[in-house]
Amino acid sequence: MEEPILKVENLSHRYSVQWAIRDINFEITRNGVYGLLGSNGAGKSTTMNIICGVLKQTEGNVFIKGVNMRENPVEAKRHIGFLPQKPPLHTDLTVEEYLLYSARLRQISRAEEDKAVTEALERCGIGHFRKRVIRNLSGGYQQRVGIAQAIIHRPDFVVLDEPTNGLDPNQILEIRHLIKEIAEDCTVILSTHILSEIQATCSYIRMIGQGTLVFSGTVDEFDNYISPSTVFVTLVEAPPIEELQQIPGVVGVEELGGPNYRLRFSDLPQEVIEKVVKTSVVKDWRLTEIRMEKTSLDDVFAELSKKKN
Ligand SMILES: Nc1ncnc2c1ncn2[C@@H]1O[C@H](COP(=O)(O)OP(=O)(O)OP(=O)(O)O)[C@@H](O)[C@H]1O
Repeated sequence: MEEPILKVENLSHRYSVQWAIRDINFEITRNGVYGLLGSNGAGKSTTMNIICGVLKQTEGNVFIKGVNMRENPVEAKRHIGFLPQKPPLHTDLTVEEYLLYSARLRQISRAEEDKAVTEALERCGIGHFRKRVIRNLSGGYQQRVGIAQAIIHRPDFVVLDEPTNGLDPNQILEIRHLIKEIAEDCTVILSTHILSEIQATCSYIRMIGQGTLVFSGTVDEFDNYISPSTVFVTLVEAPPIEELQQIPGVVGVEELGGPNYRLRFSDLPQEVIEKVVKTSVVKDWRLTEIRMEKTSLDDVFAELSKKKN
């Protein structure tokens, strides 16, 4: 079987006395964009810093393509590109000077460095700014420079800590687009506490709540984490509420104004829907709309944030 791109094993970290993360385990085996989700202070940056080898964990191990970060950090880091929450830019340098410096830090050979810089500039859409001093670029373009240094050595695995934080809505769209392009050739993991960011960019989610892993799955699985417990119905000739309450499986009825009602149920949603449809036909309630009401991502996030492993 192929080596996972990332394997996080029993990872725990304590700053002085307080544990920031406890016993986190997960693997990433295929390409795509992974969202590391969690509320402020949940432990995302701590996890990312350890994965990238810039913070030494108290317990546990991180393997990048099978290489143990603790035992062989230089080799493990060759596979990783990292954009920390605060981009490590030298703002007095031009974009080109800075990327050349990054290429040398990444031990790209002198013969290859110009090519690597040009490629990174092009992939991040900043070729026309190569002679610009970084300080004079907008926030969105500075972030692109930060991403360019993260991919200059063509890593298999790119880690971005809150990459759209502080950008305006247009810049956010551009950076999301860039992240998706980068993910065509490698695996990207990005941290965020913004759900729309996950929906717009990611295919998979790992969620940390209060320092522990509380969810690991696809965005669709996250979306369906809480099964729906209400249906919305429109009954043009609705009966008295008491009659609706007698439909088997219905445990509550809410009037929403006009012919609209919310039915709360306890049984399997599909079965209740069938019963509501059948009863409406038999009793001629003139059912014109019926749909399950999905729980919002915010509700799933709130539920998982409370979860303790
Ligand atoms: N250097 C530090 N010293 C002490 N405690 C820290 C340190 N860095 C982080 N912490 C604590 O560890 C916990 C996890 O912090 P971390 O920065 O990893 O969370 P986060 O999910 O990235 O949050 P945010 O979204 O706010 O960046 C928090 O309680 C935080 O206060």
